[in-house]
Amino acid sequence: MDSPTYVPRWTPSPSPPRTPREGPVILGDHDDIETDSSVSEESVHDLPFFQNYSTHDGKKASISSTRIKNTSVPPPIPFLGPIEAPSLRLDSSVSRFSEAEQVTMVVPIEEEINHDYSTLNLNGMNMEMPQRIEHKYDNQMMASNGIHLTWKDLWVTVPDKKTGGRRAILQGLTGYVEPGQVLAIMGPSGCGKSTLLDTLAGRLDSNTRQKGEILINGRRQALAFGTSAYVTQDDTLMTTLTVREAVYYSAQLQLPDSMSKSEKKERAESTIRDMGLQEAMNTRIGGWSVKGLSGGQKRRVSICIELLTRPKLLFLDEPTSGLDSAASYHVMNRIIKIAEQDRRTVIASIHQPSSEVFELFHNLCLLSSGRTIYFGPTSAANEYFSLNGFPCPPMRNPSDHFLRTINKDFDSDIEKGLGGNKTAAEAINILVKSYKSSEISNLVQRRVLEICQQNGGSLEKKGNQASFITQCLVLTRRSFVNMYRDLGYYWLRFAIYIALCLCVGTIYYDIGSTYGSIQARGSMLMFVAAFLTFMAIGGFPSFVEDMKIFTRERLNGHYGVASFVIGNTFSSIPYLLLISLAPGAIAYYLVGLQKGIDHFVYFALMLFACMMLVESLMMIVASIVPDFLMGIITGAGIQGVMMLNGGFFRLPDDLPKPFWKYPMYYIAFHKYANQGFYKNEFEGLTFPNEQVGGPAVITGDYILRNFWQVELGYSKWVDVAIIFGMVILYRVMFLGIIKTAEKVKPMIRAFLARPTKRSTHVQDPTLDH
Ligand SMILES: Nc1ncnc2c1ncn2[C@@H]1O[C@H](COP(=O)(O)OP(=O)(O)OP(=O)(O)O)[C@@H](O)[C@H]1O
Repeated sequence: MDSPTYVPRWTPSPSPPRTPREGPVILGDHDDIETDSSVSEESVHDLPFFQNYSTHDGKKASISSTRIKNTSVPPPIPFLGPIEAPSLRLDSSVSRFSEAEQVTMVVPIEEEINHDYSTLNLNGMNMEMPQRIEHKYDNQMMASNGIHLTWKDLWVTVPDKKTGGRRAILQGLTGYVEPGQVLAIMGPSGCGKSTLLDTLAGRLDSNTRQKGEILINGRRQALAFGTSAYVTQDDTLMTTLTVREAVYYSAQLQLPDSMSKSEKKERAESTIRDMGLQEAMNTRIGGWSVKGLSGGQKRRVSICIELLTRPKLLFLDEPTSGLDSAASYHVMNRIIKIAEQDRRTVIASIHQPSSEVFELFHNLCLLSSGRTIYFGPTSAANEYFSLNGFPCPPMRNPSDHFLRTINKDFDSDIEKGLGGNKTAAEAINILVKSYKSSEISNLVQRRVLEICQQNGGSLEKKGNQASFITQCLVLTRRSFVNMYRDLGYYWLRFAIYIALCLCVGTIYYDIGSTYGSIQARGSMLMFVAAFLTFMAIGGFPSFVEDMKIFTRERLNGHYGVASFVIGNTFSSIPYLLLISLAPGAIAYYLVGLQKGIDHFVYFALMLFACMMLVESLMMIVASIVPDFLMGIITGAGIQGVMMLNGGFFRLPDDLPKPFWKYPMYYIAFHKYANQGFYKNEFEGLTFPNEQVGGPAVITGDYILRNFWQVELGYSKWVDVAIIFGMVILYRVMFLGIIKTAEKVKPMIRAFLARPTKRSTHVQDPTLDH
């Protein structure tokens, strides 16, 4: 049975003969299609739905038929959803199914020859279908809540320093992606692939402005925080964990409590195997200090983590970068299988797919300088280029050909000649114009409109996650392991604390109780309260790495901010206790501070509280200044100010009012640290008085009141309690800042993107209008 060849109306010239590789023809304008008079106008209008399913007019071996017993209205599009490409494609004769009572499916020679058939009832139509498809359609019907994502006339602009105006990086893009489909975004480097992904995922930078309509199931709905998963270009992973640990911890965080531990383990391991990482299961991911996985392996770990829950909407930014062609094929094949089986919606930007990988995608969005060169079925892109005068040379990978044709970055260096005597800039103009006036562009617009009119379900957050308690426990455990293995987090600091405390201990060795020891004790305690706690800043770079992982996981909805804060707080406690006890004991006992274990316990507890406080302060800094160098400078500056007006370098009564005394003196944690340490040390001691005319001995209380101007109206325990209170306050502030930023950022973006009366699009000057 030969399938008719359609020459779509948008075709500027008759279709040239095609090689078997070039594959199918798009079902073109439905006006060209013969229809039975009994078919309603409405049903004919449904035909453009079929544009994705096309004739495989290469070698045909077996033809399997599917009989429609009740011919009335053509089935809706989900029913004709993607059929495990490339195994089955609907023949173009499907366009006449309503008159012919027969839909023909063309099966390439190498696949799907023998099938069992069974009857399936869909929308009132009984169809005989191969078992495999029946299963797929059952899934489709059950998972009716798939995600249709549409975007219409999408513009994104950024400030242009040269002109002082704004530069468009996406220019009027329109497109869609449907459940069970994988859309590939391709184009030369810098054409706007990541920007398009970020825009669709609601993750644009704050300096960008966006115009146009992005709808999910025909509704305006916000993406992010658990409604979709996004694998970014950078692999932000916990470098100290092995592949197995990283994926398993993530499984414990994301999968519901109702799943048993062994099921979660099995899910994690099978996903690792799916990504071909079984050999590297026990290898640490590694980072700048320790070599671990290769770049391509890290890429696959990132994908693994996001595939664990089989998200309804998955964005992949260059999932195959760093992978060899075989690994790229297997990774993409797996992703496409998941999309098809579970009706997931996947959008992937991709750089240089091999022809095998390229053929896996259902649709292609080809961009150049933020403009659409082509949007439509992958299988028809080759023909589109041929028809516009840029045929793919034999034996060349079509995707290579497309990218070479439209890459104008090297126009001055390379020979002309891909499309006759045209430069890439000229080729781009031809293709952009041709696409705009093509029938395929009309079909895309119509499909977008149809999806929007369907007004499907609203987007739900990933339900069924691990409970809050489980997330806190898992995050505490994961963070504890990370802190243990990351030398920079605490161990390096521990070593330096030991060295510093030995220095303090030897400089102030056996301080005694002379009159001169009053000043020495005060200085030594001030050093502990100020500098030893200041050193807690040393863990900031590691914390910034944690924050990056948190941001990624948070945006993908793995857990909440509160779980992160709790996990980070509890995991750090053992290390901070160790650092305050061991080096603290060295300094305390070498110097010979007040005897009695209770005094030492207070000393270590205050040191511990101050270190926690500095870490909490640095968390706030990290939430505002995510760059670690700027963060360290900011944190050091804040602490420097606090140290200065903490009541040692300038006594409290001498601090200038109002600013330095009120409120700064009371905000600086050094005030409470100093006063707590002083009370702990001086209360109960007496010193010989060397001042002329005074009593023979002076008491600790006298020194506290008159030398150090300490407030004695409350006990030393209140000072330490205030510091613990500040720790809680700072951590709650961190939580509040993150939550507020999450709420306010989209509002600001929406405000900036609001339509104004005089809003005009920024045109690309390179485009020949
Ligand atoms: N927030 C921003 N501010 C300024 N310019 C931006 C911003 N985001 C993107 N751009 C610019 O927009 C253009 C497109 O960037 P984008 O990262 O989307 O390209 P891409 O196609 O993903 O590139 P690659 O394949 O190299 O990753 C680039 O020139 C980039 O510098």
